[in-house]
Amino acid sequence: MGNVPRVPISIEPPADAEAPQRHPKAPAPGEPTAAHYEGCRGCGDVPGSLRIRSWVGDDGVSVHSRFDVLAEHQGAPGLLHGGMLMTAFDDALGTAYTQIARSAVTARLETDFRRPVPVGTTLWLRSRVDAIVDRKIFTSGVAFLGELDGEVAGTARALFLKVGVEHFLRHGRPEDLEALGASREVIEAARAAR
Ligand SMILES: CCCCCCCC/C=C\CCCCCCCC(=O)SCCNC(=O)CCNC(=O)[C@H](O)C(C)(C)COP(=O)(O)OP(=O)(O)OC[C@H]1O[C@@H](n2cnc3c(N)ncnc32)[C@H](O)[C@@H]1OP(=O)(O)O
Repeated sequence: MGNVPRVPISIEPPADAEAPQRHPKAPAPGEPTAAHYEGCRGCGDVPGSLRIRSWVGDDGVSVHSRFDVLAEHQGAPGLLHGGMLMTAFDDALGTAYTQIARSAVTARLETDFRRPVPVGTTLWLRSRVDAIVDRKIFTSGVAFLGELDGEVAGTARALFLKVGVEHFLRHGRPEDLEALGASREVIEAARAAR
């Protein structure tokens, strides 16, 4: 195996993990969620984006999301590409955690593909944070065909790890930080640090 890393550990949250609390500044139930980044391929208004839209669920913690499956999302003829469904889950589960915590990145994402998803389908996803333990945010979600609580097309679990702004300063392109509203000083510092 050489230098290949070991397969990561399970993302099952511990049984005694703390229950997630809604962030006081998060949108109210039924309201659209705040976009996390306008350049995002999942929910941003950019070429190639899946243009996913999300709303806060009735409980104020979960999120439901809409993804209209178009011809440009095909893998097999007439059917949604599996990686596109994973992108949708990554975005929806990431949006769920932003109701509760600040920036975090996907460390692990597991998806089960239960039913084929034909082009022309509207997929509805329900996502939630199951537990937060220190930096770890455990999330899960379900994708339904046609309507919320319709036939299950797929299920997913993801582990997000909280990171600070320095993650994006260190690894991202400084110019992209402008889109996040970072100050000129922060952008120049990021540029100088590269
Ligand atoms: C002015 C700036 C403002 C910024 C504003 C922010 C806006 C954005 C906000 C919100 C977005 C919401 C929407 C998101 C939607 C899309 C999300 C994506 O697509 S994210 C891109 C894809 N993901 C990556 O690129 C990560 C790449 N990976 C990494 O950078 C690192 O691996 C990282 C940060 C995930 C972990 O590295 P470590 O060095 O910090 O932590 P270690 O020590 O490795 O792990 C800590 C613990 O986590 C476990 N762990 C780590 N990875 C694991 C894994 N894959 N599976 C299971 N456990 C894992 C480890 O075993 C360890 O556990 P033990 O503390 O020992 O219990």
